[in-house]
Amino acid sequence: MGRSGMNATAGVPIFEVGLLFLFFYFYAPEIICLSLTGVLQVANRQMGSMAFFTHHFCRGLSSSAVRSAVIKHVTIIGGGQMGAGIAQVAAATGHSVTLVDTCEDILKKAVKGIEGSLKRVVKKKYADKPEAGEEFIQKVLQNVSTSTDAGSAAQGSDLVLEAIVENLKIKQDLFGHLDKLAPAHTIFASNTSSLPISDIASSTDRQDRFGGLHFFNPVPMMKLVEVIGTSATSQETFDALFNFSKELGKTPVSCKDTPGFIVNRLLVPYIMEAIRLHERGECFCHGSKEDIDIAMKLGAGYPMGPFELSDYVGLDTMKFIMDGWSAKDPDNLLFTPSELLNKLVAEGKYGKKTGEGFYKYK
Ligand SMILES: CCCCCCC[C@H](O)CC(=O)SCCNC(=O)CCNC(=O)[C@H](O)C(C)(C)COP(=O)([O-])OP(=O)([O-])OC[C@H]1O[C@@H](n2cnc3c(N)ncnc32)[C@H](O)[C@@H]1OP(=O)([O-])[O-]
Ligand SMILES: NC(=O)c1ccc[n+]([C@@H]2O[C@H](COP(=O)([O-])OP(=O)(O)OC[C@H]3O[C@@H](n4cnc5c(N)ncnc54)[C@H](O)[C@@H]3O)[C@@H](O)[C@H]2O)c1
Repeated sequence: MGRSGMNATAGVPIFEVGLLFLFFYFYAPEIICLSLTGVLQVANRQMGSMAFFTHHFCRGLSSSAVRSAVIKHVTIIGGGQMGAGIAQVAAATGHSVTLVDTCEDILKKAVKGIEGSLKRVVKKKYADKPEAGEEFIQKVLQNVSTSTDAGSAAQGSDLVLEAIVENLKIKQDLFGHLDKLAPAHTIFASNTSSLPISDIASSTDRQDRFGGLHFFNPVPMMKLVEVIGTSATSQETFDALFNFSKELGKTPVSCKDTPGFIVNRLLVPYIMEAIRLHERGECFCHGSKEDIDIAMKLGAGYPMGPFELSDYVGLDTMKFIMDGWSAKDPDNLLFTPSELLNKLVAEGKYGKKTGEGFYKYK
């Protein structure tokens, strides 16, 4: 048989195959891991719960498995304004996306919102070619599927990105659960506005494959993504998230895992000071929110004033941010809670999404 070690019955060159395996194991382990994960995922669907096996089998290869991770299949959890927006831009740039939320009604609304937003994009981008525009919309929508089962969606994903409610415990519970189900190579990321990424990641055993991807609202229009690495995030994971942001047509900036990263570190105190200014009635014409909005738009060149922007972001999200930060740093005057903000939220006035916040939208 000689050196090639050909198996006489099966006709398989065992020695060459062995060499090939060793080569990929040492130089391109991700190929082995992804192939095995793919095979096991097919088995998963056929045989029920193989996820546990997939997860633990590939774990040994995991630390190097994301060396040059390619993100193609994305699960986005939370189909609200941010999740739907991220799903839209990921699908529009050729990624296959599964959008997950708690019930079908929310998912239907999210897909309708994506379609509406795509129509606005197409109106500009394909102004002279409406048929090509319609074709583009259909193509993008075909890249989006929906699910109420985060666990099974995660099993086929290269990236799981959450955009659910701004609550540490709920985010930790979600990722702790998904960590047991997702393949080893899957990167986890959070779109949190204000929570430490390392705190969210601590509920998993994949802190090296965990980072932050902070998008801005409205996602289809806003060009920035803050990419956050913790002290445990591997360089490979960070690079994969950074490249993914570029693939989405965004401009990524690199951030440390510090409160508010870059933008919200500056934006939160600004918005809260505007609200306090209004509460104190210090401005010239009765300190009206309308005046403050006009002043900041015309005087500082902002596209929206602080009250318009608050209503756009969602007052519930703002309150989650403020409560979290003031609990952590109660003596910091920048994080003093606002009675007005708390009152509006208690009344269910969350801004544009509920029809009323600082302003009325009905
Ligand atoms: C206390 C805590 C506070 C901090 C909270 C932090 C939150 C978070 O973590 C960080 C953030 O996101 S911070 C927030 C960061 N975000 C900001 O700071 C946002 C600041 N605001 C802006 O940049 C602009 O006002 C907008 C771009 C929103 C709208 O543009 P505009 O010129 O004022 O007015 P327009 O007439 O409406 O739209 C014009 C055209 O734009 C297009 N288009 C718009 N929306 C679209 C969509 N969803 N889809 C597709 N396309 C969309 C469309 O072509 C439309 O034309 P159409 O004929 O109407 O279809
Ligand atoms: N609103 C903004 O401007 C903005 C900008 C950047 C980042 N963020 C962050 O993005 C996240 C989402 O914000 P949003 O404004 O899209 O909120 P949203 O209220 O519009 O949407 C949140 C969605 O998550 C769903 N959800 C909640 N818990 C869930 C769970 N366990 N599993 C599946 N789905 C769940 C809700 O049903 C809802 O549809 C927050 O962490 C927020 O801080 C918000």
